[in-house]
Amino acid sequence: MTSLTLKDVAVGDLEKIDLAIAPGEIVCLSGASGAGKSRLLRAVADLEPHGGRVRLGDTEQDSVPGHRWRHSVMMVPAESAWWFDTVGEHLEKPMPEALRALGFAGDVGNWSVSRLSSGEKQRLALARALSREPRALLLDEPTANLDDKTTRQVEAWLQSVIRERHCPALWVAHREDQIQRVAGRHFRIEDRRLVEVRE
Ligand SMILES: Nc1ncnc2c1ncn2[C@@H]1O[C@H](COP(=O)(O)OP(=O)(O)OP(=O)(O)O)[C@@H](O)[C@H]1O
Repeated sequence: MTSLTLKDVAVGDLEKIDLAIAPGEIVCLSGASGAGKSRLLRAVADLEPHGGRVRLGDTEQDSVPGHRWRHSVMMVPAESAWWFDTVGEHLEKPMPEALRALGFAGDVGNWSVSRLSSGEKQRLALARALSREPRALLLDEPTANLDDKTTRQVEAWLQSVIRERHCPALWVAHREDQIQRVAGRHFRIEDRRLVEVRE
């Protein structure tokens, strides 16, 4: 079981970001549009130049090649890219239970990517990420394109997977009701720093 630790991280306008996320813990991140939430996730995923240190357990981010780091510390961006023709080709292994929990029928693996709605893409991008068995998750507004009922379904699935797999998770969220439901802790970006919000 591994924690995800940020020490003195600086990216864009943000500086002196310290955060430790425990195994199986969901930390929600909020802040105004343009505050730097996505850039912080991208820095943790080693997709953007940044200062400071990021560690997964005892492994320093800069001690492993970027692609290997991102296989362990997996970012699911708000808008996902798809490169094969069918959904199934994107999954590293079959995920029948996950796909059912996310509201898909058994034949979704044969679906053409070109037919997917934005909400279907968003849910399938989560299944795709989890099929690679990451050890930490960076979720950028994972339910932004979903209606309320589907949002609840996806939240419940993510919470159970994160708990079962002991993944530390950093989850960008805007809606207060969602943060109340899923967050172990909640931080908001204010004046270029992380401030813990305690309800
Ligand atoms: N590669 C880059 N170089 C310079 N500035 C950038 C780069 N990427 C993003 N920015 C700027 O950094 C700021 C933070 O962007 P970011 O995408 O992290 O915002 P955000 O908090 O996720 O916003 P939103 O809630 O609107 O998605 C924005 O002003 C954006 O224009």
